[in-house]
Amino acid sequence: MAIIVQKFGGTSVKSPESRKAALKHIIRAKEEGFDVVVVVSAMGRKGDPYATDTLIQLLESQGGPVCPKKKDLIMACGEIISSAVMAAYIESAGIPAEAMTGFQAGILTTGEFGNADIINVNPEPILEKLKEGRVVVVAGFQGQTEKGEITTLGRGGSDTTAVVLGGYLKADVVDIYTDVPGVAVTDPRIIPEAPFLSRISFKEMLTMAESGAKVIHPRAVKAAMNFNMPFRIKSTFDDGDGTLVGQMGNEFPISGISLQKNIFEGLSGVSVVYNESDAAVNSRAISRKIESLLAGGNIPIRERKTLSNCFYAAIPQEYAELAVRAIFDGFFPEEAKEVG
Ligand SMILES: Nc1ncnc2c1ncn2[C@@H]1O[C@H](COP(=O)(O)OP(=O)(O)O)[C@@H](O)[C@H]1O
Ligand SMILES: N[C@@H](CC(=O)OP(=O)(O)O)C(=O)O
Repeated sequence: MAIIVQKFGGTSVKSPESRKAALKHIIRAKEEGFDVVVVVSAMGRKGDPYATDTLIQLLESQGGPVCPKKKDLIMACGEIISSAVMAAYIESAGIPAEAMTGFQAGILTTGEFGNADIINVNPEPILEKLKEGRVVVVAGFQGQTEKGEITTLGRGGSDTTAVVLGGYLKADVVDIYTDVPGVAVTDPRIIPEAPFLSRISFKEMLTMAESGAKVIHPRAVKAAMNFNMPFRIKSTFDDGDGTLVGQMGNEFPISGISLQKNIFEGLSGVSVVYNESDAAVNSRAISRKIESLLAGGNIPIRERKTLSNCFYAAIPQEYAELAVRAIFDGFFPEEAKEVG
Protein backbone atom coordinates (compact mmCIF):
# COMPACT_ATOMS: atom_id res chain seq x y z
CA MET A 1 0.00 0.00 0.00
CA ALA A 2 1.19 3.57 -0.71
CA ILE A 3 2.42 5.47 2.33
CA ILE A 4 2.06 9.22 2.88
CA VAL A 5 3.89 11.10 5.65
CA GLN A 6 2.21 14.34 6.72
CA LYS A 7 4.02 16.64 9.16
CA PHE A 8 2.11 19.28 11.10
CA GLY A 9 4.16 22.01 12.82
CA GLY A 10 3.47 23.75 16.13
CA THR A 11 1.10 26.32 14.64
CA SER A 12 -0.86 23.54 12.87
CA VAL A 13 -1.62 21.60 16.07
CA LYS A 14 -1.88 24.58 18.41
CA SER A 15 -5.65 24.93 18.80
CA PRO A 16 -8.87 22.97 18.20
CA GLU A 17 -9.37 25.01 14.99
CA SER A 18 -5.90 24.26 13.64
CA ARG A 19 -6.20 20.56 14.55
CA LYS A 20 -9.52 20.51 12.68
CA ALA A 21 -7.76 21.93 9.60
CA ALA A 22 -5.00 19.30 9.94
CA LEU A 23 -7.56 16.50 10.29
CA LYS A 24 -9.10 17.44 6.91
CA HIS A 25 -5.78 16.62 5.18
CA ILE A 26 -5.48 13.34 7.09
CA ILE A 27 -9.02 12.29 6.16
CA ARG A 28 -8.42 13.20 2.51
CA ALA A 29 -5.24 11.08 2.41
CA LYS A 30 -7.14 8.12 3.93
CA GLU A 31 -9.93 8.57 1.37
CA GLU A 32 -7.33 8.56 -1.40
CA GLY A 33 -6.23 5.15 -0.13
CA PHE A 34 -2.94 6.04 1.56
CA ASP A 35 -1.53 4.50 4.69
CA VAL A 36 -1.03 7.65 6.75
CA VAL A 37 1.87 8.49 9.05
CA VAL A 38 1.45 11.83 10.82
CA VAL A 39 4.41 13.61 12.45
CA VAL A 40 3.58 16.34 14.94
CA SER A 41 5.47 19.14 16.66
CA ALA A 42 4.73 20.48 20.13
CA MET A 43 1.51 22.47 20.37
CA GLY A 44 1.95 26.21 19.73
CA ARG A 45 4.66 28.69 20.53
CA LYS A 46 6.25 30.31 23.61
CA GLY A 47 3.58 30.95 26.25
CA ASP A 48 1.28 28.15 25.08
CA PRO A 49 1.16 25.57 27.89
CA TYR A 50 2.85 22.62 26.13
CA ALA A 51 5.06 24.46 23.65
CA THR A 52 8.80 23.68 23.52
CA ASP A 53 9.87 27.11 24.82
CA THR A 54 7.35 26.96 27.68
CA LEU A 55 8.75 23.58 28.75
CA ILE A 56 12.32 24.91 28.61
CA GLN A 57 11.26 27.89 30.75
CA LEU A 58 9.76 25.53 33.32
CA LEU A 59 13.10 23.76 33.64
CA GLU A 60 15.15 26.95 33.71
CA SER A 61 12.94 28.48 36.39
CA GLN A 62 14.15 25.82 38.85
CA GLY A 63 17.41 27.78 39.25
CA GLY A 64 20.91 26.53 38.57
CA PRO A 65 22.37 25.42 35.25
CA VAL A 66 20.25 23.20 33.03
CA CYS A 67 21.83 19.90 32.00
CA PRO A 68 21.31 19.16 28.26
CA LYS A 69 20.07 15.64 28.99
CA LYS A 70 17.23 16.90 31.22
CA LYS A 71 16.49 19.66 28.73
CA ASP A 72 16.01 17.04 25.99
CA LEU A 73 13.81 14.99 28.30
CA ILE A 74 11.47 17.91 28.98
CA MET A 75 11.49 19.15 25.36
CA ALA A 76 10.54 15.67 24.09
CA CYS A 77 7.41 15.82 26.30
CA GLY A 78 5.93 18.60 24.12
CA GLU A 79 5.81 16.39 21.02
CA ILE A 80 4.63 13.37 23.04
CA ILE A 81 1.68 15.36 24.42
CA SER A 82 0.90 16.57 20.92
CA SER A 83 0.97 13.04 19.45
CA ALA A 84 -1.46 11.73 22.08
CA VAL A 85 -3.81 14.69 21.59
CA MET A 86 -3.76 14.39 17.79
CA ALA A 87 -4.26 10.60 17.86
CA ALA A 88 -7.23 10.99 20.23
CA TYR A 89 -8.69 13.67 17.95
CA ILE A 90 -8.29 11.47 14.84
CA GLU A 91 -10.05 8.62 16.67
CA SER A 92 -12.88 10.98 17.59
CA ALA A 93 -13.51 11.20 13.82
CA GLY A 94 -13.90 7.40 13.67
CA ILE A 95 -10.42 6.61 12.31
CA PRO A 96 -8.30 4.24 14.42
CA ALA A 97 -5.02 5.94 15.38
CA GLU A 98 -1.89 5.04 17.31
CA ALA A 99 0.35 7.60 19.04
CA MET A 100 4.06 6.82 19.21
CA THR A 101 7.03 8.55 20.78
CA GLY A 102 10.07 8.90 18.50
CA PHE A 103 11.78 6.04 20.32
CA GLN A 104 8.71 3.76 20.07
CA ALA A 105 8.78 4.54 16.36
CA GLY A 106 12.27 3.03 16.15
CA ILE A 107 14.27 6.25 15.75
CA LEU A 108 17.89 5.76 16.86
CA THR A 109 20.13 8.83 17.21
CA THR A 110 23.61 9.94 18.19
CA GLY A 111 24.06 11.11 21.78
CA GLU A 112 24.46 14.81 21.03
CA PHE A 113 21.75 16.17 23.33
CA GLY A 114 19.91 19.11 21.79
CA ASN A 115 21.29 18.43 18.33
CA ALA A 116 21.27 14.65 17.79
CA ASP A 117 21.46 13.07 14.33
CA ILE A 118 19.26 10.18 13.27
CA ILE A 119 21.49 7.18 12.56
CA ASN A 120 18.87 4.53 11.88
CA VAL A 121 15.13 3.89 11.88
CA ASN A 122 13.56 0.48 12.41
CA PRO A 123 10.40 0.83 10.30
CA GLU A 124 8.72 -2.28 11.76
CA PRO A 125 6.76 -0.72 14.68
CA ILE A 126 5.12 1.82 12.35
CA LEU A 127 4.52 -0.70 9.54
CA GLU A 128 2.86 -3.09 12.00
CA LYS A 129 0.34 -0.43 13.11
CA LEU A 130 -0.30 0.68 9.51
CA LYS A 131 -1.14 -2.93 8.63
CA GLU A 132 -3.83 -2.83 11.33
CA GLY A 133 -5.38 0.07 9.41
CA ARG A 134 -4.34 2.73 11.92
CA VAL A 135 -3.10 6.24 11.30
CA VAL A 136 0.23 6.38 13.13
CA VAL A 137 0.95 9.70 14.86
CA VAL A 138 4.66 10.03 15.65
CA ALA A 139 6.08 12.61 18.05
CA GLY A 140 8.56 14.62 15.96
CA PHE A 141 11.95 16.08 16.91
CA GLN A 142 13.11 13.17 19.07
CA GLY A 143 14.71 9.76 19.24
CA GLN A 144 16.85 7.70 21.55
CA THR A 145 20.47 6.62 21.78
CA GLU A 146 21.63 3.01 21.89
CA LYS A 147 21.73 3.42 25.70
CA GLY A 148 18.05 4.41 25.73
CA GLU A 149 18.66 8.10 26.50
CA ILE A 150 16.08 10.46 25.02
CA THR A 151 17.45 13.00 22.55
CA THR A 152 16.14 15.88 20.42
CA LEU A 153 17.18 16.79 16.89
CA GLY A 154 17.76 20.56 17.11
CA ARG A 155 15.10 23.28 17.09
CA GLY A 156 12.70 22.81 14.20
CA GLY A 157 13.71 19.13 13.98
CA SER A 158 10.24 17.63 13.41
CA ASP A 159 10.72 18.34 9.69
CA THR A 160 13.72 16.02 9.82
CA THR A 161 11.69 13.30 11.54
CA ALA A 162 9.10 13.47 8.76
CA VAL A 163 11.57 13.33 5.87
CA VAL A 164 13.71 10.59 7.44
CA LEU A 165 10.64 8.47 8.24
CA GLY A 166 9.53 9.00 4.65
CA GLY A 167 12.88 7.67 3.46
CA TYR A 168 12.96 4.59 5.71
CA LEU A 169 9.28 3.76 5.12
CA LYS A 170 9.76 4.25 1.35
CA ALA A 171 6.83 6.67 1.41
CA ASP A 172 5.25 7.74 -1.86
CA VAL A 173 4.59 11.27 -0.61
CA VAL A 174 6.00 13.50 2.14
CA ASP A 175 4.07 16.70 2.86
CA ILE A 176 5.26 19.29 5.38
CA TYR A 177 2.24 21.32 6.50
CA THR A 178 2.80 24.73 8.04
CA ASP A 179 1.11 28.12 8.52
CA VAL A 180 2.10 29.57 5.10
CA PRO A 181 1.24 28.21 1.63
CA GLY A 182 4.77 27.04 0.82
CA VAL A 183 8.19 28.60 0.35
CA ALA A 184 8.09 32.29 -0.51
CA VAL A 185 10.93 34.29 -2.05
CA THR A 186 11.40 35.71 1.43
CA ASP A 187 9.71 35.47 4.84
CA PRO A 188 6.11 36.66 4.31
CA ARG A 189 6.22 38.13 7.80
CA ILE A 190 8.73 40.68 6.46
CA ILE A 191 7.40 41.05 2.89
CA PRO A 192 3.71 40.08 2.84
CA GLU A 193 3.54 40.33 -0.97
CA ALA A 194 6.51 38.00 -1.55
CA PRO A 195 5.49 35.46 -4.20
CA PHE A 196 5.44 31.75 -3.33
CA LEU A 197 7.52 29.37 -5.40
CA SER A 198 5.83 26.46 -7.15
CA ARG A 199 9.15 24.60 -6.97
CA ILE A 200 12.68 24.98 -5.68
CA SER A 201 15.74 22.76 -6.03
CA PHE A 202 17.16 20.83 -3.07
CA LYS A 203 20.37 22.89 -3.19
CA GLU A 204 18.60 26.25 -3.29
CA MET A 205 16.29 25.19 -0.44
CA LEU A 206 19.26 23.99 1.60
CA THR A 207 21.06 27.32 1.17
CA MET A 208 17.90 29.23 2.13
CA ALA A 209 17.30 27.01 5.18
CA GLU A 210 20.92 27.25 6.33
CA SER A 211 20.82 31.02 6.03
CA GLY A 212 17.70 31.49 8.16
CA ALA A 213 14.50 30.57 6.26
CA LYS A 214 12.61 28.94 9.12
CA VAL A 215 10.05 27.25 6.92
CA ILE A 216 12.08 24.00 6.69
CA HIS A 217 14.95 22.62 8.76
CA PRO A 218 18.27 22.28 6.86
CA ARG A 219 18.77 18.70 8.06
CA ALA A 220 15.40 17.75 6.59
CA VAL A 221 16.56 19.05 3.20
CA LYS A 222 19.85 17.14 3.50
CA ALA A 223 17.95 13.96 4.36
CA ALA A 224 15.67 14.42 1.35
CA MET A 225 18.76 14.86 -0.86
CA ASN A 226 20.29 11.66 0.56
CA PHE A 227 17.12 9.70 -0.09
CA ASN A 228 16.65 11.56 -3.40
CA MET A 229 13.09 12.09 -2.25
CA PRO A 230 11.23 15.24 -3.34
CA PHE A 231 8.73 16.62 -0.82
CA ARG A 232 6.15 19.38 -0.63
CA ILE A 233 5.72 22.28 1.78
CA LYS A 234 2.04 23.25 2.04
CA SER A 235 -0.40 25.20 4.17
CA THR A 236 -2.52 23.37 6.73
CA PHE A 237 -5.11 26.07 6.25
CA ASP A 238 -5.80 25.80 2.50
CA ASP A 239 -5.83 23.20 -0.27
CA GLY A 240 -3.08 24.71 -2.42
CA ASP A 241 -0.32 22.68 -4.08
CA GLY A 242 2.42 24.37 -2.04
CA THR A 243 6.09 24.24 -3.07
CA LEU A 244 7.77 21.14 -4.47
CA VAL A 245 11.32 20.78 -3.15
CA GLY A 246 13.20 18.52 -5.56
CA GLN A 247 15.48 18.44 -8.57
CA MET A 248 14.00 21.36 -10.49
CA GLY A 249 14.59 25.04 -9.78
CA ASN A 250 12.18 27.94 -10.30
CA GLU A 251 11.53 30.71 -12.77
CA PHE A 252 12.46 33.73 -10.61
CA PRO A 253 15.59 35.91 -11.05
CA ILE A 254 16.71 34.93 -7.54
CA SER A 255 15.46 31.97 -5.49
CA GLY A 256 15.28 33.60 -2.12
CA ILE A 257 16.31 36.20 0.44
CA SER A 258 16.90 34.85 3.96
CA LEU A 259 17.44 36.74 7.18
CA GLN A 260 19.23 35.55 10.29
CA LYS A 261 18.51 38.02 13.05
CA ASN A 262 21.12 39.08 15.59
CA ILE A 263 23.88 36.65 14.67
CA PHE A 264 26.54 38.55 16.61
CA GLU A 265 27.13 41.97 18.18
CA GLY A 266 24.00 43.64 16.83
CA LEU A 267 24.50 42.32 13.30
CA SER A 268 22.05 40.30 11.21
CA GLY A 269 22.88 38.16 8.19
CA VAL A 270 21.07 38.73 4.91
CA SER A 271 21.62 36.06 2.24
CA VAL A 272 20.42 36.19 -1.33
CA VAL A 273 20.23 32.72 -2.87
CA TYR A 274 20.85 32.71 -6.62
CA ASN A 275 18.66 30.83 -9.04
CA GLU A 276 20.76 27.70 -9.64
CA SER A 277 20.25 27.70 -13.38
CA ASP A 278 21.39 31.34 -13.69
CA ALA A 279 24.07 31.38 -11.01
CA ALA A 280 26.94 30.14 -13.18
CA VAL A 281 26.51 32.87 -15.75
CA ASN A 282 25.01 35.67 -13.71
CA SER A 283 26.35 35.60 -10.17
CA ARG A 284 28.69 38.59 -10.67
CA ALA A 285 25.95 40.74 -12.18
CA ILE A 286 23.50 39.72 -9.43
CA SER A 287 25.93 40.49 -6.60
CA ARG A 288 26.69 43.89 -8.17
CA LYS A 289 22.97 44.59 -8.38
CA ILE A 290 22.47 43.65 -4.70
CA GLU A 291 25.33 45.93 -3.64
CA SER A 292 23.87 48.81 -5.60
CA LEU A 293 20.36 48.23 -4.18
CA LEU A 294 21.78 48.30 -0.64
CA ALA A 295 23.84 51.40 -1.40
CA GLY A 296 20.75 53.07 -2.91
CA GLY A 297 18.86 52.43 0.33
CA ASN A 298 21.77 53.82 2.42
CA ILE A 299 22.10 50.45 4.11
CA PRO A 300 25.52 49.87 5.68
CA ILE A 301 27.27 46.54 5.01
CA ARG A 302 29.71 45.44 7.74
CA GLU A 303 30.92 42.31 5.98
CA ARG A 304 30.17 40.69 2.63
CA LYS A 305 30.83 37.33 0.99
CA THR A 306 30.05 36.36 -2.56
CA LEU A 307 29.79 32.59 -2.80
CA SER A 308 29.05 30.47 -5.87
CA ASN A 309 25.38 30.08 -4.96
CA CYS A 310 24.61 33.10 -2.78
CA PHE A 311 25.52 36.61 -1.69
CA TYR A 312 25.85 37.21 2.05
CA ALA A 313 26.00 40.53 3.91
CA ALA A 314 26.29 41.24 7.64
CA ILE A 315 24.14 44.28 8.30
CA PRO A 316 23.40 46.24 11.51
CA GLN A 317 20.27 44.75 13.01
CA GLU A 318 18.18 47.91 12.70
CA TYR A 319 18.75 47.93 8.91
CA ALA A 320 18.25 44.21 8.29
CA GLU A 321 14.56 44.22 7.32
CA LEU A 322 15.10 47.37 5.24
CA ALA A 323 17.84 45.48 3.42
CA VAL A 324 15.45 42.60 2.66
CA ARG A 325 12.89 45.13 1.43
CA ALA A 326 15.40 46.97 -0.79
CA ILE A 327 16.61 43.72 -2.39
CA PHE A 328 13.06 42.42 -2.86
CA ASP A 329 11.85 45.66 -4.48
CA GLY A 330 14.86 45.66 -6.81
CA PHE A 331 14.34 42.11 -8.05
CA PHE A 332 10.54 41.99 -7.94
CA PRO A 333 9.42 45.50 -9.00
CA GLU A 334 6.05 44.28 -10.31
CA GLU A 335 5.02 42.62 -7.04
CA ALA A 336 6.34 45.55 -5.00
CA LYS A 337 4.46 48.04 -7.24
CA GLU A 338 1.16 46.20 -6.78
CA VAL A 339 1.32 46.83 -3.05
CA GLY A 340 2.97 50.24 -3.08
N1 LIG B 1 11.10 31.98 2.57
C1 LIG B 1 10.12 31.66 3.41
N2 LIG B 1 8.96 31.16 2.93
C2 LIG B 1 7.94 30.83 3.75
N3 LIG B 1 7.99 30.98 5.11
C3 LIG B 1 9.13 31.49 5.64
C4 LIG B 1 10.24 31.84 4.82
N4 LIG B 1 11.23 32.32 5.63
C5 LIG B 1 10.77 32.25 6.87
N5 LIG B 1 9.49 31.76 6.91
C6 LIG B 1 8.69 31.60 8.12
O1 LIG B 1 8.58 30.23 8.45
C7 LIG B 1 7.36 30.08 9.20
C8 LIG B 1 6.99 28.61 9.24
O2 LIG B 1 7.97 27.89 9.96
P1 LIG B 1 7.69 27.48 11.47
O3 LIG B 1 7.29 28.67 12.28
O4 LIG B 1 8.86 26.68 11.96
O5 LIG B 1 6.39 26.59 11.27
P2 LIG B 1 5.96 25.17 11.82
O6 LIG B 1 5.47 25.38 13.20
O7 LIG B 1 4.86 24.77 10.89
O8 LIG B 1 7.15 24.26 11.71
C9 LIG B 1 6.38 30.97 8.46
O9 LIG B 1 5.33 31.42 9.30
C10 LIG B 1 7.25 32.10 7.94
O10 LIG B 1 7.10 33.29 8.70
N1 LIG C 1 8.86 21.81 18.83
C1 LIG C 1 10.24 21.85 18.34
C2 LIG C 1 10.39 21.07 17.05
C3 LIG C 1 9.74 21.59 15.81
O1 LIG C 1 10.07 21.12 14.73
O2 LIG C 1 8.80 22.54 15.91
P1 LIG C 1 8.03 23.28 14.65
O3 LIG C 1 7.70 22.22 13.63
O4 LIG C 1 6.77 23.88 15.26
O5 LIG C 1 8.97 24.32 14.08
C4 LIG C 1 10.73 23.28 18.25
O6 LIG C 1 10.00 24.20 18.59
O7 LIG C 1 11.87 23.48 17.87
